[in-house]
Amino acid sequence: MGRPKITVVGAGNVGGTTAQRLAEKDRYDVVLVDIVEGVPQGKALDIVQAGPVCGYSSRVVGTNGYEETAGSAVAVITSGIPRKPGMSRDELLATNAKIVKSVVTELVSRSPDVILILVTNPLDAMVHVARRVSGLPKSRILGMAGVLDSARMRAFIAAALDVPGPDVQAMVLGGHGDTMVPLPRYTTVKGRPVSELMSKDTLDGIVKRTRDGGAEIVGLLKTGSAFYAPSAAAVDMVEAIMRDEKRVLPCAVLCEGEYGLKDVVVGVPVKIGRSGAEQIVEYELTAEERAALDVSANAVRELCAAVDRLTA
Ligand SMILES: NC(=O)C1=CN([C@@H]2O[C@H](COP(=O)(O)OP(=O)(O)OC[C@H]3O[C@@H](n4cnc5c(N)ncnc54)[C@H](O)[C@@H]3O)[C@@H](O)[C@H]2O)C=CC1
Ligand SMILES: O=C([O-])CC(=O)C(=O)O
Repeated sequence: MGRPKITVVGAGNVGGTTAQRLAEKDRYDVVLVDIVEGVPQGKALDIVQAGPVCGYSSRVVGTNGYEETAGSAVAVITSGIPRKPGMSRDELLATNAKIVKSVVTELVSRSPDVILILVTNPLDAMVHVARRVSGLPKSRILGMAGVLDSARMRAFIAAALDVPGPDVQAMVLGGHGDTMVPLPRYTTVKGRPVSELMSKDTLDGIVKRTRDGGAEIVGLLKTGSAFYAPSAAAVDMVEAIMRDEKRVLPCAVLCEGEYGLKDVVVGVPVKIGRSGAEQIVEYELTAEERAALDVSANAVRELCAAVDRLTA
């Protein structure tokens, strides 16, 4: 039996790097799909040729069609346009909704058991679109944002305290936008609450920088957005699924009453295993944290209503 197949759609910055990171795990066959002729094929060849040096023998195939994707266990969807400086993620809605709609239809028709991980922005609305067009159960449609936003918060805290990044644990909930909800109360360094280790002003600054983390990188790169940390976060989710890890990661999934939220896709802590989003874990929130999550969920609702009108 071959290795499990992971498809990555979009062979741009996030998709190409995701395929590379997956190949480096040496556990999967990777299919890289893009509409631009030659690009997925060229990147796949390049990744395979790094194998002898890096010590992996993963099969990586680049293609402009979907035949090779048949039987995928997981598909990571990164196809779509990124924002430029001065733009919000929400401005990508109309263009990327069309792309995600067609990509999801193609994928699911050939891989009925697939678990989808959406990366394309605006993230929460794209999970909503994928849900609507795929008909897959909610446990098999996840959005990647919280792992990335939490990683940014962890990296800022690690730098401020001069400790290793992996020692810092953080949880960022809510939509992947200006209303995201970093939770300092659930942020620890080797088990110690971060509030004991730094001043409130420093922590407030880190929360703000986390919220603006994507825009900070867009402002620096000027031609696109972040991709090293986003691809790492997407691969972390793939691994949690494929290795049936049961880790609790912040992911964008459909809430049906959890956290008092009804019928809205938003970032919440989710137990991830081989079936996908196996359980939404309900952290105890203060009234203020819950109110912030409500505001964020309402912002996502508005965007989803807009995308429903656009793609009706
Ligand atoms: N959820 C998150 O936290 C993050 C989301 N993103 C989002 O991910 C998306 C991709 O970002 P990048 O890789 O930097 O962009 P990019 O422009 O480097 O790559 C996008 C790729 O998608 C391809 N594509 C477009 N339409 C397609 C279709 N119909 N089928 C297959 N491929 C298609 C393009 O040809 C291009 O190669 C953007 O929407 C960006 O905003 C990026 C970083 C983090
Ligand atoms: O900022 C962007 O547009 C890309 C993204 O979602 C992120 O890096 O958080």
